[in-house]
Amino acid sequence: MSDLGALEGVVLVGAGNMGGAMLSGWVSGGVKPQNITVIDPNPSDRIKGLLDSRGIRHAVTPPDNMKAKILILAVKPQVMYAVLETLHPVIDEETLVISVAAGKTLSYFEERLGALPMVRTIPNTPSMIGRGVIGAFANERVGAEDRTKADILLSAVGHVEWVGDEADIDAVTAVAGSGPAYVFYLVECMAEAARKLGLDEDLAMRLARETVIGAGALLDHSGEEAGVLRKNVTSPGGTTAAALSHLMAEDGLQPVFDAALKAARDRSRELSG
Ligand SMILES: NC(=O)C1=CN([C@@H]2O[C@H](COP(=O)(O)OP(=O)(O)OC[C@H]3O[C@@H](n4cnc5c(N)ncnc54)[C@H](O)[C@@H]3O)[C@@H](O)[C@H]2O)C=CC1
Ligand SMILES: O=C(O)[C@@H]1CCC=N1
Repeated sequence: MSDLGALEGVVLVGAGNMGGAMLSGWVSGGVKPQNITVIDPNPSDRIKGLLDSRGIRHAVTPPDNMKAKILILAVKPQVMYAVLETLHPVIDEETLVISVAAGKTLSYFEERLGALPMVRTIPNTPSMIGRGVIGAFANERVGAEDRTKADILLSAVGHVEWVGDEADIDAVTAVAGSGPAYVFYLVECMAEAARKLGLDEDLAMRLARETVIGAGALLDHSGEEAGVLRKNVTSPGGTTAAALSHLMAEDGLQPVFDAALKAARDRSRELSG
């Protein structure tokens, strides 16, 4: 068991932003179309096109003529309860369950689906382009083979970090799951500040956007620590130092991020019920 092409009986429940991103990664990574079933009553046109063009089986509700070897749960936490009620026809005691739902704990799933091998994960939207960051925690019923299968599926859409304590998944959600939104908001803030300095709105947005893209690419390609790259920009007594004197002040960005990530972590905990 070493590649996506060897996986069978993969059932994806919910092919929206996250499930759809994972599906795209699996299909382009070589999962055989006949080995995937997608359950979603209302897939987007993009997903419908993918299902049709690849000949992937699509069901509106769980079919009663098959068992999932690997069941991926990618519906909103708010509808998870109702969805789980319908899944008994497609699971047996060997089904490996993988949840991508924010907040929902493994004990929540065990209470509703039984004592199965289960993996709780939290991906992020760069999974759509194979650059996701995915935190994962496995329960004690997940053996080496199931863990490898989960790792193969998750690695197809990004960088996987397995954690040894399920509670850490709430913090992983706060930094990585929600994290892309903070970066996109940073672009919006930089553009707005540039507009206030008198730049044309579109120009301000292009400058902010391309700066964040370029900085991310440099972080990726250089392999340097973020702090080193920051210092490389910061000439003593120069313009960057003037800006960082605000961002790095005692009441600068760090306390804002501390509060923001704590709020996300706490909300993840609340969603578990
Ligand atoms: N969007 C994000 O950045 C992230 C989302 N997640 C988690 O992924 C899960 C899905 O979120 P999104 O993809 O953003 O939501 P979404 O709304 O884009 O997708 C949900 C999909 O579930 C489908 N669905 C609704 N009821 C269904 C049912 N009864 N059976 C099967 N499918 C059903 C919908 O038609 C839709 O395609 C959530 O639990 C969320 O916490 C996790 C990490 C990041
Ligand atoms: O906002 C949310 O709840 C989901 C989970 C992480 C990113 N989006």
